[in-house]
Amino acid sequence: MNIYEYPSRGQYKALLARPTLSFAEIEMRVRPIIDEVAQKGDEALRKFALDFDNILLNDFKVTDAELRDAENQISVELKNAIDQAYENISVFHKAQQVEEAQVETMPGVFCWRKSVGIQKVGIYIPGGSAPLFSTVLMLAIPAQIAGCQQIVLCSPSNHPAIYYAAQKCGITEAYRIGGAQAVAAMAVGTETVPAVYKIFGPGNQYVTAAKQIVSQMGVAIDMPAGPSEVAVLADHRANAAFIASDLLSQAEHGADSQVLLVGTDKDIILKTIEEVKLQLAFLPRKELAAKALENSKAILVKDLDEATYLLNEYAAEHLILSIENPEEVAANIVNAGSIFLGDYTPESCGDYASGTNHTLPTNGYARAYSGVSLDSFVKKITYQKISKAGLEKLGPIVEIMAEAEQLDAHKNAVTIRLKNIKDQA
Ligand SMILES: NC(=O)c1ccc[n+]([C@@H]2O[C@H](COP(=O)([O-])OP(=O)(O)OC[C@H]3O[C@@H](n4cnc5c(N)ncnc54)[C@H](O)[C@@H]3O)[C@@H](O)[C@H]2O)c1
Ligand SMILES: N[C@H](CO)Cc1c[nH]c[nH+]1
Ligand SMILES: [Zn+2]
Repeated sequence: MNIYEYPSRGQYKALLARPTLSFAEIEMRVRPIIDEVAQKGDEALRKFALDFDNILLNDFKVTDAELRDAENQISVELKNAIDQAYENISVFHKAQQVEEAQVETMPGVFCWRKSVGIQKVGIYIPGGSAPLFSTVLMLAIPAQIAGCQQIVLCSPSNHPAIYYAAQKCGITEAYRIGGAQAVAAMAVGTETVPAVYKIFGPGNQYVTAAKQIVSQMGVAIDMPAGPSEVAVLADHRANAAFIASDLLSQAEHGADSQVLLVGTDKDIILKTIEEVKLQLAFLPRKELAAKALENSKAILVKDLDEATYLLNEYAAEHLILSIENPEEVAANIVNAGSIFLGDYTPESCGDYASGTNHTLPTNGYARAYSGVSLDSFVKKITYQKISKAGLEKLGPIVEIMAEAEQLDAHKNAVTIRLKNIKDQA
């Protein structure tokens, strides 16, 4: 992890670049996969499972028995932990349900809006290098609360904890397929996998690019949620061992992850880098984490204001504020997926069980996108009802506007009714 001391603002763009391939490079690899799934359906899914995941699949639909038996294949401790995480995530996402008021914009003109669950959703659960069953909770719980009728799960992993969580969250069907081909299958449908209206979920660069590509083909997506990243802001009093553990927690996701340490004090940066080396040696995924650390940076800045500027430029997926008064800096952060305040709020609590959603925008997309929430799984339909008296008030306004836009049929839809009201009087 290289140290950069007091870089100028002009250097930030290059300094804060992500290590991921460009979209154009990934697209070249992923588009042919999507095209082949669209043309050859299940046959292509079998071929890519063999090519990329080294599994020979006849049937990739997970059976009811596999889903049911999963509970018996995980430890009681893990089952209890998943159950508690389920509760916390449910509580947080249920609190996002809001009943909106019906308003009378003019006398007799009533307007209101209602959230309706998207009927068919697809959730992608990463499973290439680790079986991320926590992602099942993060996606299927809000889908369940939103009232989505069909929840299709795809994952290259058949870890029983994925299936236990799937059962618990009301998944309607699961398929053991991964990568861009799974995204393509849920977008276009195959003989076995149904097409859905919106695809959710994090994944590696192939999965993320596939979601972006299919979003141009008429299916909605949540957001680009690619290789994990974390930025930590530390001051002189921060705990170097804590910060190092946070940096490593995201570095271990994959070689293309990136972690950023921003410090207002050189000593804390040096100590943290030493701690990273110490802790890294004990990690089973040290090779992956070490590669991610090669893409990572430690940046010394003059004060918290400069740190805030830099962090808003970076727009981290996760931002940890390991500083004396984290609320003060948090108030000025406008670009981040999820913020963790204080020394005792490790990012991994948000990954698993505190309640917030871990499916978050990466690669700077936090500038414009939010992470997954209940809102992601609903559409908001607007309604209106106008009384005769209301139309008598509103109608003439619409007539004038329609005439000015030279759209006579629009005007007539009002005029014909106003005449009818007059005739009845
Ligand atoms: N942003 C978020 O919210 C978030 C949350 C969780 C995880 N993640 C990220 O998800 C990712 C999980 O990655 P993963 O790889 O372990 O699992 P994954 O399930 O995303 O991807 C595995 C699939 O990639 C495909 N693949 C592998 N090599 C390929 C190649 N050369 N060409 C085409 N396809 C190929 C395979 O089909 C395989 O099934 C990590 O980068 C992690 O950081 C992000
Ligand atoms: N940190 C990931 C989001 O970038 C989520 C996750 C799942 N399991 C562990 N971590
Ligand atoms: Zn994580």
